[in-house]
Amino acid sequence: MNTDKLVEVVAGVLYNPQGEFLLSSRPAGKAYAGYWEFAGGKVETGETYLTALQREFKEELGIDVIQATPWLTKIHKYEHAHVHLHFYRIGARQWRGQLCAREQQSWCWQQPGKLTVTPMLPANAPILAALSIPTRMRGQFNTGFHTVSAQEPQLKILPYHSGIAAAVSIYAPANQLQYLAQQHPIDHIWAICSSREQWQQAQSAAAIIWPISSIDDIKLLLTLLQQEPSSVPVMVFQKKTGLTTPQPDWMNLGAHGIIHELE
Ligand SMILES: Nc1nc2c([nH]c(=O)n2[C@H]2C[C@H](O)[C@@H](COP(=O)(O)OP(=O)(O)OP(=O)(O)O)O2)c(=O)[nH]1
Repeated sequence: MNTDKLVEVVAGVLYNPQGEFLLSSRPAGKAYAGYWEFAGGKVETGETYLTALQREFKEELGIDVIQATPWLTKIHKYEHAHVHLHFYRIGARQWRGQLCAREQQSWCWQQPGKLTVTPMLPANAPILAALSIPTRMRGQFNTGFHTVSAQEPQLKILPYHSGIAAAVSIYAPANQLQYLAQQHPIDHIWAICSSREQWQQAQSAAAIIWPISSIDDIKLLLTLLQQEPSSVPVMVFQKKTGLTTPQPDWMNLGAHGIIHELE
């Protein structure tokens, strides 16, 4: 196989009503057989990402995916293939049917941040970490943000200051990322972005925070989500401004979650 050619792959993070997500094991005969992954596979000629996802879930697990939300993308080079992964989230109400393993694979429900199965496909480690980031947070820019709902992973993130404990998740402007990565673990740094350049710089951070205080912020974020889908979760920070423009449905457009500013 020519491993230089980029192969388009879709994978779905399928949820049940308890907020758990599905992992399946790769069947015998495939590369990385026995490793755990999100169900999915290669996009075939003429398919959209959604139709490919629907076909794969039907073939592998016998269920119907009604809708799916674009989430993260990632490029990864394996020995056997160079893949462009497109991860989608499929909410509990966005699929129907009875799960059954149609390819002699195993499957199991997992809770974010509490994996009980191993090994994972190598490209998936940051994707699994991203699932532990809550989708609703709130707080103030100067003091930090925290999870809103008891049903979601509990997380607090604080503005960076020197000497802050390495285990704390912090946020700082994207252009300080390189410097801060020498002081603090990169997988605990969230990057604040408001330009294309910063968006690109932030692709090695744990997450992006995109503050919205003007129509231009909305327009640019819409463009970036469409043209340069992120490989790290994007949190839309809705600032308390006089902005009267209705906000797009960010969660359906590729954002991971929303941060609401408190007075
Ligand atoms: N399905 C899936 N594939 C993933 C994930 N993460 C990841 O790196 N991959 C990689 C592994 C493979 O190299 C590639 C998917 O190709 P595949 O061989 O499983 O695709 P397929 O089901 O269409 O297989 P086939 O018909 O060619 O046998 O993407 C993931 O979470 N799910």
